[in-house]
Parts: sequence; structure tokens; C-alpha cells
Amino acid sequence: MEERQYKRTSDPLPQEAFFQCAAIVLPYLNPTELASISSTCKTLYQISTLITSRRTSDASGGFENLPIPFLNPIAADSQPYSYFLYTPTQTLRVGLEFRRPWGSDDDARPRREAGRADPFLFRVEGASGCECAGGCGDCCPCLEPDGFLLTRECGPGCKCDSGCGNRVTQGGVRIRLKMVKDEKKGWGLYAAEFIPNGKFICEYAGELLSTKEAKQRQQAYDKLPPIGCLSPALLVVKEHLPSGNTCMRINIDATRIGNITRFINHSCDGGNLDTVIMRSSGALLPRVCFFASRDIQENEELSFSYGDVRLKPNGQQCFCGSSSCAGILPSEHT
Ligand SMILES: C[S@@+](CC[C@H](N)C(=O)[O-])C[C@H]1O[C@@H](n2cnc3c(N)ncnc32)[C@H](O)[C@@H]1O
Repeated sequence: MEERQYKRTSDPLPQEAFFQCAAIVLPYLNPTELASISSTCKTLYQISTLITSRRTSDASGGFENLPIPFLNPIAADSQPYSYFLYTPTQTLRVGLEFRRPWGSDDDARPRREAGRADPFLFRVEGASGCECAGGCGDCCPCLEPDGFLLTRECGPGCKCDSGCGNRVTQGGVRIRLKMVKDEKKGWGLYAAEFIPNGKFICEYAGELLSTKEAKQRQQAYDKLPPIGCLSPALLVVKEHLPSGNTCMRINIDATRIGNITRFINHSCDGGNLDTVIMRSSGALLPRVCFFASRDIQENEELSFSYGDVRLKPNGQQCFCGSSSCAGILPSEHT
């Protein structure tokens, strides 16, 4: 028995086993690591190339209903942006060293088949929503439009199920989108089909932070070089009372874990998206969702206003190209 064990460990690894191990390990690497390992031998180069092409074909890595490809008209051989982990829903703080494979041959299909993750992080125990039988119609008490926009949906406290028509923001991306790289703004999210006014685009998913943590992170992000590996995507949404005082603040950081909305660039004219604070019956926390604020043509870039430039006058240069461009990007500094 001892002799057989000795023989096994001293055997050279067959090439097949090496190939299999590399295919398991390499999807955990970021583009810089992948590029450096791919230069060491032909086999690793081939596996890295395959992983990169799978990543390029779907920025969501199989977490959304439809693939969202990376297209780079500037450099055809460039790497997709993969310095973040994909989450289709809100999540709590993640550790710095948290890694997940992306680009292996079997990650996308099982994720789609596994179904949609629960969009609600916390529920209100005992909360009751609607009791509509046979689907929610116009009389559903959860429907509470704020002008043209819906700001309330059915939720975990309701009797209706996930097929209810008053849960449009809970099923993930249902329109064709793509990621396109711009020389000055970096990656951006684009419509890959016509999107009518009012259509739900996607939830802003990422780490939910306390205001103290958000301020600390924003200070750290402000020190990053404008063109570096990591592009910051910390969104702060505030709700105001009629008096103008802030009554609620949501901090969502999609820098290290987020979804495709982390790629939406800023436009000084407000862009073509509405940011909606969506509440659901029985859900403790609201979610931030994007809707088309007008008809959006195929190949048009999706954008919204990051905020008021007066908050931070020495921000990064803005290249939104709108007639009302203030010349600098807004950045939260309070
Ligand atoms: C939330 S990320 C958006 C995605 C980013 N373009 C990327 O490649 O990852 C925010 C960053 O995008 C860039 N950006 C967004 N809007 C821009 C604009 N109008 N002009 C210049 N850069 C912009 C800035 O570098 C900003 O820090």
C-alpha cells in the first residue's frame, strides 16, 4: 500500500490532468493575472483565450436572462472589464479577497437554469400585502403610481406569486443591452434594441453600505487614478421631504460586486433614465431601479445624472457631450 502511494505522487502529471486543473483555476483570475499566466505556456494561453472570449460574450456571466456582450470598437483584442463580481440583486458587504469563477465552460447555463435570486434582502415579519386572487389588476392596493412612474410593487408580504404583473422590476433584465467601450469614458451600457419610454431597464445592484462606510469608500475612490483598473461605482440616492430635508439615503456600492448598471455613464443633461426608489409590500428595504425616461433607440448609450457638480468642483473631466455639459463629473463628498 505504502509503495503504491509513493509511486502515484512521483508520477508526472499527465497533460490532460494539467489542462483540467488549469481550466478550473484560471476563471478565478482577473485580466491582469490571466494575461501574465497565459504568457507562460501554450496550453495556458489557449485556456486563457477561451475564458476571455466567454467573459466577452456575457458581462453578467449567466446571471441575467439575456447575455450582455462586451464590444470594443477601439481595440478588438482588449479584455472585458472583470474587476468585479456579478450580483443581480442587492447584497451585503463582501470581503476584499472574495473571488468567484467567471468564464469557465459550465458557469452560465446552470446560473440561468437555477432561476432568479430573491430580490429582497430583508423581509418584514408578519407584514401583509395584497390578497389579490388570480393575478393583480388595476385594483391591487400595492399599485401606487407617483405620476407616470410606479414606485410600489407587490412583494414578499403579498398573496400573489412571482408571475404577478405588478413585479416588473423583480425579474431581472428583459431587454437586449450591450457594453461598448469609449476612449474617454471607458465602458458604457448601450441599448441593443429599441426601448420604449417607461420600460424597466434594471435594478442598481451592489453592496448596501452604511453612510459612514460609504463616505470612507468614496474618499478612497477619489484618490484612484482616473484611468485605472478599478472604476468606482458608488451610488448615493436620497429621498427628500417637501421641506427639502433629506429623509432617507441609500448607499449602494457596485465597485467590487454589482451588476451591469455599474457601467452606466453620467450625462449632465440627465440622460435617458429615471432613477426610481422602488418599495415592495413586506420588504424592509427599498431598491433603486432604472426606467427609460423617453424612447431610446437601438445603439444609443444609456445614461443618467450622477448628481450635482457643485458638490465637488474639482472632479474628473466630463465627456458626456451634452449641450449642458458642466465639464466635470459630479462626486458625492458629504
Ligand atoms: C460607474 S463607472 C461607469 C463605468 C465606467 N465607464 C467603466 O468603464 O467602468 C463611473 C466612471 O466612469 C467614467 N465616466 C462616467 N461618465 C463619464 C463621463 N460623462 N465623462 C467621463 N467619464 C465618465 C468615470 O471614470 C467614472 O469614474
